[in-house]
Amino acid sequence: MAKLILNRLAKDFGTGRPAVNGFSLDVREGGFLALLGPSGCGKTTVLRMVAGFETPTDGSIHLGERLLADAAQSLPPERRNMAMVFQSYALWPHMSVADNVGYPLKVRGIKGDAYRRKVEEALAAVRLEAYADRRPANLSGGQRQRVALARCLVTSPDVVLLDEPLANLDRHLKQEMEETFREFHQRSGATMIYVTHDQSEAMALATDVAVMSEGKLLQVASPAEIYARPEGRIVGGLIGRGAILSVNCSMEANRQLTWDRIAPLLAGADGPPAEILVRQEDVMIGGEGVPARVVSSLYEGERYAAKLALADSQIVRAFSRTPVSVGESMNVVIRSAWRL
Ligand SMILES: Nc1ncnc2c1ncn2[C@@H]1O[C@H](COP(=O)(O)OP(=O)(O)OP(=O)(O)O)[C@@H](O)[C@H]1O
Repeated sequence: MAKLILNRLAKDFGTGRPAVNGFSLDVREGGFLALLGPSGCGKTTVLRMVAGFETPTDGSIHLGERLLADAAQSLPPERRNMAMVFQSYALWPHMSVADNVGYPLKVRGIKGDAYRRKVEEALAAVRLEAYADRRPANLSGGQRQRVALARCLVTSPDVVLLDEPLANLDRHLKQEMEETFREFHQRSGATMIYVTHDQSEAMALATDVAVMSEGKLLQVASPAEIYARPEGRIVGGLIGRGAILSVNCSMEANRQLTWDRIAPLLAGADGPPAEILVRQEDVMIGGEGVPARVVSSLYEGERYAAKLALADSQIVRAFSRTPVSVGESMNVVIRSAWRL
């Protein structure tokens, strides 16, 4: 196995604006990369170029030393030793679960004992041994997704590409499948690229999160790093449930601000215009803070999630253990913020 290197990758469908542009990224061997971004930003196009379903109009894709594609040449998908799992699962309805899983082996001419052993192993990896003879129609959504994963595992791919594989599942099943994906990643040792627009899914699963917008890569970092130190408004707005406040703030080196720095900003300090990201968990209700008014309050079971308007009408979010009601006035302290 080897590192997957995307170098200044571009794809222009001739629509006036390139779908992907100057996209450079190294995906470390055995890593689990989540590719996150708003709808239409080019995530699927990147994945399809890696898989070999699209040819780049510029740049290159290497797996280790091996050139997979550039503008002049492109290795066909079946010669890349990759597997792609789609949102739709794409299972054959007329085949049993075992036959679906074994299909990629048949295509490669693997038969007999080797075939049976690999299918059994792949089914065991997703805990579906007991369902080998069923048809996909007689399975739940989560089980179908596991068949698609087993089919992907059966050929021992170097790289597994997943395009919003959990988008059709309910919240409970999503959590269960996230666990299955983690196990799958550990067991297979494959490098995985996981496209999603759901930041909490990306944070829960990935070893690295790459955020893209309008065809470009904005930032790539570990989930903890990108949460703590997002670069710019788009990444800050996408990761975590924060609020972005416009203030005037001097551009000092330290971008992590504490209340003693934040309070003067809210009072209208001098300085160039800036934006600060305020996380929900850093907004404390009560104390010697600034006045705020509750504009919405949602009971989440273990706590209330409130939206609060500051004196200048800018909105922050906060959690409260005790009930808060719309229209209520209170003081808030923002104990920490990040200058974007
Ligand atoms: N075959 C195509 N021909 C022309 N334009 C295309 C083609 N495929 C994608 N695009 C355009 O390229 C841009 C990126 O599309 P892409 O599907 O990669 O986005 P995405 O980030 O995966 O979106 P989503 O989250 O909605 O699936 C979009 O503007 C889309 O309309």
